[in-house]
Amino acid sequence: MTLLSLSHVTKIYRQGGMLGRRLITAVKDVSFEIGDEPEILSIVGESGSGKSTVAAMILGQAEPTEGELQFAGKTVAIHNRAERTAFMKEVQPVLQNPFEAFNPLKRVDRYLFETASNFSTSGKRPNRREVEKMADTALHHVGLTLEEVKGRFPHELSGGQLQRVAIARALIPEPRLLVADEPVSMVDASLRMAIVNLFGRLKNELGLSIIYITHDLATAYYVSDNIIIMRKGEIVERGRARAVLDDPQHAYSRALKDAVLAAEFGEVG
Ligand SMILES: Nc1ncnc2c1ncn2[C@@H]1O[C@H](COP(=O)(O)OP(=O)(O)OP(=O)(O)O)[C@@H](O)[C@H]1O
Repeated sequence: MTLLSLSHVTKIYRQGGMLGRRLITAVKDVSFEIGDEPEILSIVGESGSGKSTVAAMILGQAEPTEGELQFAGKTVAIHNRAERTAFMKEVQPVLQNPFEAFNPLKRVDRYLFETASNFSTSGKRPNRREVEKMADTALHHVGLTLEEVKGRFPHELSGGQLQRVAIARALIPEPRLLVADEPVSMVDASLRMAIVNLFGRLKNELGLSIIYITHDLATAYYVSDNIIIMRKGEIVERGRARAVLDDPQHAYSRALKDAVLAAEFGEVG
């Protein structure tokens, strides 16, 4: 069965509140699918191309103006708390900037324990020992242990560790899909590969699919199975990641790639 499908999805924002006159088409007639084989799909594009809006709709945080989103064969429609919890058991966000996402005055293990309490896989409210076990299992998947993070505040962990904790948190409900919107934009270049490598491992070991939203073509090339390139709300190119990035067909994709190469080799223009 198809895990996720977007068909002819459009999102129009009205700027200036309910009575605002300016309409912004953030996403225009976007269609794509993720099948039941686990895959990493990268969505790439410059700032304002509509990537975050696509992510928000997949996460059920924004409704399409037109078109339809389906998860596991059902239209995504969230009307109440119970529906939100049920949906988020399957589809989890990876928070973009762990330094902002985590309250500096709150111990990071609390986030894991809260998620574990809210999304117990047994259906019953788990006890303390079970909550700790769920947190520890999720942390193991990202190369950490509860021992290492227990009682620590965010500033007592490195950026890479904090990002791993954010990913571990998303794994606790045992979702089928992770939506990671710019998950490496705040970490050093040296750590980016480690994080995207982790995505590859999670896909293989847990059978998870991951939507990886980025403007970092290098990591997208490295980790993704498929890639979608967006510009001004529309998909301009798509396909197997290596094929698209080795030989981009659309002028915009070529320009994106050239910009990366120029930055990498210190060229001008
Ligand atoms: N809540 C909103 N209200 C009004 N306009 C919005 C809203 N969210 C996004 N937009 C507009 O929609 C367009 C697409 O924005 P979006 O954030 O989806 O792009 P993006 O590719 O994710 O960019 P970035 O990489 O900067 O996050 C932009 O023109 C943006 O200003």
